[in-house]
Amino acid sequence: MKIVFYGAGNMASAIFIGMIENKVVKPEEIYLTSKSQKEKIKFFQDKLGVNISYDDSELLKDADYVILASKPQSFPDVAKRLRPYLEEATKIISVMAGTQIKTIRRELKSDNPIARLMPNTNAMVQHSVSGISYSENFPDKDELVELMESFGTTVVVEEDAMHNITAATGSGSAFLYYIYEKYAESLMELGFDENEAMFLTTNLVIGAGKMVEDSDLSFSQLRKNITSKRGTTEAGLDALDGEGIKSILMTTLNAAANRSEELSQDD
Ligand SMILES: NC(=O)C1=CN([C@@H]2O[C@H](COP(=O)(O)OP(=O)(O)OC[C@H]3O[C@@H](n4cnc5c(N)ncnc54)[C@H](OP(=O)(O)O)[C@@H]3O)[C@@H](O)[C@H]2O)C=CC1
Ligand SMILES: O=C(O)[C@@H]1CCC=N1
Repeated sequence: MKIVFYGAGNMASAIFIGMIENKVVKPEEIYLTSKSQKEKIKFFQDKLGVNISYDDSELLKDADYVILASKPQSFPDVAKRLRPYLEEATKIISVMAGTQIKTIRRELKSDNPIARLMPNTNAMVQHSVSGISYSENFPDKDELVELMESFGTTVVVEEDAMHNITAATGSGSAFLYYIYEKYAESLMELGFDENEAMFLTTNLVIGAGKMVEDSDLSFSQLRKNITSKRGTTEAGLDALDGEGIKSILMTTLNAAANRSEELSQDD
C-alpha cells in the first residue's frame, strides 16, 4: 500500500498518526509532502519512520491513495503538482471542507475515483467520526472504510450532507473545546486560580466523557441523575435555558454549515 499525503498539518497528522498507532498501515507505506515547512515533515520522518519527498513524480508513482489535506484555498496549487503525474488507478481522498468532487475533478482534469472524507482531529486517538461520500466510479469502498476506521468510525452520506457533517463533527470538537475554555474562565471568575480552574475543568470533561462511553444511559438521563428537585443543578440549567443554549448551538452549527456551502461555490 502507498498512501501519499499532500499536506501534513493538523488534520493530516492526526490521520497518519492514528493509522500508524493502530498498525493498519506501516510507516514506510506513508509518504508526506507539504508546501514549504520542510523541518515539520522531517520531524515526522524522524519520529515515525514515514517517507518524505517534494518530487511529485516519485510521490505519485504507483500511489494507491492520495490524501488531499491542504486548505481548500491551496488546492489549485496542489492540483498543479498532481496533474502531470497522477496515475489513472490512484484513488483521491479529500478532507478539504467544502470542496466538491466535481471541483476536484475539474482541477485535476481527470476521472480518478474520488472520495470526500470529513474527519476530525480525534483521529489522533482513534476517535474521529468521519463522514464519507464517493464519486460514482469509486472501487474498493470496503478497503477505504477499513483504512478510515483505523482512526475512528465512519458514516457514508450523500455529498450534499457533507456541509452538516462538517459543522457537526469536523468542527464540532472545536465547539466543545471552546465551551471547556469558557467554563474554565468562568471558574476563574468564581474565584479559582488558573491551575485550579484547569484541573477542575479537565477532570470534569474526562469524567463526563467516560460516563458517556461506559454507561448505557442517554445524555438526558445522565443529566437527570444529577438534578435534584429545586436543587443547585436545576437552578443552573434553568439559567442556561434562559440564555437560549439551544438557539446558541443552532446558530453555531448553521454558521459552520453555511460556511462549508460558501466554500463549495465554484469560482
Ligand atoms: N483541522 C481540522 O480539525 C480539520 C481540517 N479539515 C480539513 O483539512 C484540511 C487541512 O486543514 P489543517 O490540517 O487544519 O491545515 P494546516 O494548515 O494545519 O495544514 C495544511 C497543510 O497543507 C500543506 N500545503 C499547502 N499548500 C500545499 C501545496 N501546494 N502542496 C502540498 N502541501 C501543501 C501545508 O504545507 P506547509 O505547512 O508547508 O505550508 C500544510 O502541511 C483543510 O482543507 C480542512 O478543511 C477537515 C476536518 C477537520
Ligand atoms: O475549520 C475548518 O474549516 C476545518 C473544517 C472542519 C474543521 N476544520
